Amino acid sequence: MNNGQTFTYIIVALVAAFYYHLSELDVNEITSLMDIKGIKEAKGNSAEPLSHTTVNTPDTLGTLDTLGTLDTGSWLYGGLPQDLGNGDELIESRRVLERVKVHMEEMAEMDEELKVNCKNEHRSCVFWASLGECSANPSYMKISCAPACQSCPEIRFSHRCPIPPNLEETAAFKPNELGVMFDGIFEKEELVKYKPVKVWDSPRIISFDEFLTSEECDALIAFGFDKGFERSSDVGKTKFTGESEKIISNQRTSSNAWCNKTCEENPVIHRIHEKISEVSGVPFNYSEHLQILKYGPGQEYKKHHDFIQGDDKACGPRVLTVLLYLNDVDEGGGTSFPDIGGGVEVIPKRGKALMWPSVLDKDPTKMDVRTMHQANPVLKGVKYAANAWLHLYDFKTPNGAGCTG
Ligand SMILES: O=C(O)CCC(=O)C(=O)O
Ligand SMILES: [Fe+2]
Repeated sequence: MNNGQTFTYIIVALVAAFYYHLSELDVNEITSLMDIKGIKEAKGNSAEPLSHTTVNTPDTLGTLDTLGTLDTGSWLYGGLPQDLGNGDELIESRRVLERVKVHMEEMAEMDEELKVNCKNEHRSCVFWASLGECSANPSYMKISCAPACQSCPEIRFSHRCPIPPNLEETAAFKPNELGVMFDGIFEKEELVKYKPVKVWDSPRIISFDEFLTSEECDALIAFGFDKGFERSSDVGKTKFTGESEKIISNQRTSSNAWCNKTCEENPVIHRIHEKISEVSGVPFNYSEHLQILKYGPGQEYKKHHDFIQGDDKACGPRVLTVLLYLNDVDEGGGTSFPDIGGGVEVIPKRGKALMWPSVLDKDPTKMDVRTMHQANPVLKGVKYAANAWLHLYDFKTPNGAGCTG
């Protein structure tokens, strides 16, 4: 079909939908036809991991709920399709739509809260489902395309993500072990090479003045550019599904990129994770993906805390931050802890790492309010850094199942 024919098809379909009151199914069907090109482009993103701040979903500009309400603003999103796909794809999409319709009718009889929260958050959901994405990529699909995957009852966080039994036995730190770990750093001969320096005693803050090699710093910066730096967001409200909303604010004006699975599997990057485990004693699996940061002149992250509550999550709270400085900053860009002493500032230096706890030594499930901190504005030049956030329990396994928020 050429562009002209495609356009004619769409106009006819729209007119038909409006004037002949096509059934919900027909309207959806037209939408899925229109989506095919957009889907193929966005699909790559859908395999991305979900986490508090690593949510990287396909574009959600277009919203279609399967009860038939169509966000007309989404019709032209992505441009008009050039290629409406092959016959098999259409037949399978139609089959999925039949199943979705039945599922949503059943849902309407179930509890109201579930029904309201069960939505296809991307207009390509049905098409992805017809390609088998519900089983290939369940962590995204079963939540964000729940009607298409007929998984509405599974979206409730407590249902999807039960806390494993005996979780406490796997804690990275039992009460008082965090302090033991920090103090032990200065007693270990094998850690002298990282040049540990006590920045503060209580709460404990340590810098490792020679932690990363130049090769490791460069690899992280390069991965940042490779993945693409995007405007940073803060962690917002927790949704019904247990996912966290992303908030763009003036509080945090940097940009960042996530060092996800492909980046993490790179041997140079893997070595960085091994070093972090070596000094902290926290296994690799307990770490979020590294978040690579880029601050231009004037950019900053105002006073905040890295702690994320973890009572209802298999990964538990964030317990430690290891901040990696990847370059020397011309001016500004220090990390300050305004509530400690008269205020403590650490100056970025290429290869240096800074480690501090987000939780209390005596109870590593509770926030240590003293470690509020801020990234001061860069005054001259650019600042590159990376965050490693370590959790009390295994993060990678629940993250793979879309259970870390
Ligand atoms: O860039 C810095 O100095 C600190 C960054 C930070 O605190 C964060 O990203 O949570
Ligand atoms: Fe922070």
